[in-house]
Amino acid sequence: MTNFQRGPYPATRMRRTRRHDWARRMVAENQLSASNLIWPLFVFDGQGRQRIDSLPGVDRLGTDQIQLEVERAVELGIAAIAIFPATDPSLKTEDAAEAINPDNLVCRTVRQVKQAFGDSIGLICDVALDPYSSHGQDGLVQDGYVVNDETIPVLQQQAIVQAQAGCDIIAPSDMMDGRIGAIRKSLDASGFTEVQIMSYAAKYASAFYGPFRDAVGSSGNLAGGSKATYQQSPTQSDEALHEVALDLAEGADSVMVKPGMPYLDIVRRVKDTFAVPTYAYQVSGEYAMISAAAQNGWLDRKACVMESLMAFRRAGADGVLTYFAPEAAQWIRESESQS
Ligand SMILES: NCc1[nH]cc(CCC(=O)O)c1CC(=O)O
Ligand SMILES: [Mg+2]
Repeated sequence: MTNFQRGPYPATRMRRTRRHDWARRMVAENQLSASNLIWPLFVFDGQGRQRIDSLPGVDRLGTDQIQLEVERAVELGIAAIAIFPATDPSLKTEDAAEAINPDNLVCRTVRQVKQAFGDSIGLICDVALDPYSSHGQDGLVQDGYVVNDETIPVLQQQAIVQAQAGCDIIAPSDMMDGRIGAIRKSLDASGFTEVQIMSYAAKYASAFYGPFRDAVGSSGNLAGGSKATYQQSPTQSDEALHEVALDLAEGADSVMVKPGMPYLDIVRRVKDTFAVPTYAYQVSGEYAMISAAAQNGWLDRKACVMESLMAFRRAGADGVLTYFAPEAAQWIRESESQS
């Protein structure tokens, strides 16, 4: 804002531009469209759907269901989907070897979706070991500590098998130091120069991930263990800028702040400082809060979802990963056809 001042009341009446719906739309500074939405989906090895108690309305999807849901996403104009696996517990090991199996659930799902939908929607895959490790940590564990440098080659290989399957955007969510540069190097060396990296650059050690861990079945494995030695402390703000700067220097195409609503200050600082494509993740706990309150009749689901998504846009996010994506896209469509 400049130091320009409007004349005082009564010459200026701020309410004039708020009087009618058309007038409010005319002055709207921020917009939300389906292109701003990324939909995270959980898959399992089987058919049908599995309910997730802590994420009411979000199901794990079997092979037959993923097809239907992606079709819906494409039809609604959602930009991209992010695929997360609920790995069979028998496949979880100390070294998370299933993460680099070219025929693991994520890779099979990516192949299936790519074959059916081609480039009509973007496919994002997480790079981190937690859906595959018996300890539920994102990296390898040695003497009770999540080790950085030993984890990186596994993450590189995980990125390669996902790119080979047809993933468009590799999204490392593990918060190891140096993994963006290492993954970029491996992708390029394997001929995947066009595969993007969306870095979970400023990811906080948050209690709001609880329902996600139920969804991928890692909460039991983690068993109260903490990710505080690699994810950022909620006390940190400047540090997030340092994290983002490093990931951009290492070759990230876009960056993410996570969680979302409690960290909108970080979204704004990142966007203002770097002016790169910036995403925010409205995480599982945020979904659960709004859903639970709405189920109780305490909040209006649609109004609160749309307000929360606009808040991300206002804070500077180019897009939002949200479990509300298909509902929100549908509501956006309905409001456009009405006006
Ligand atoms: N590294 C895995 C990962 N990728 C996305 C989420 C959380 C997403 C959500 O809560 O919706 C997590 C959980 C975690 O770091 O423990
Ligand atoms: Mg980092």
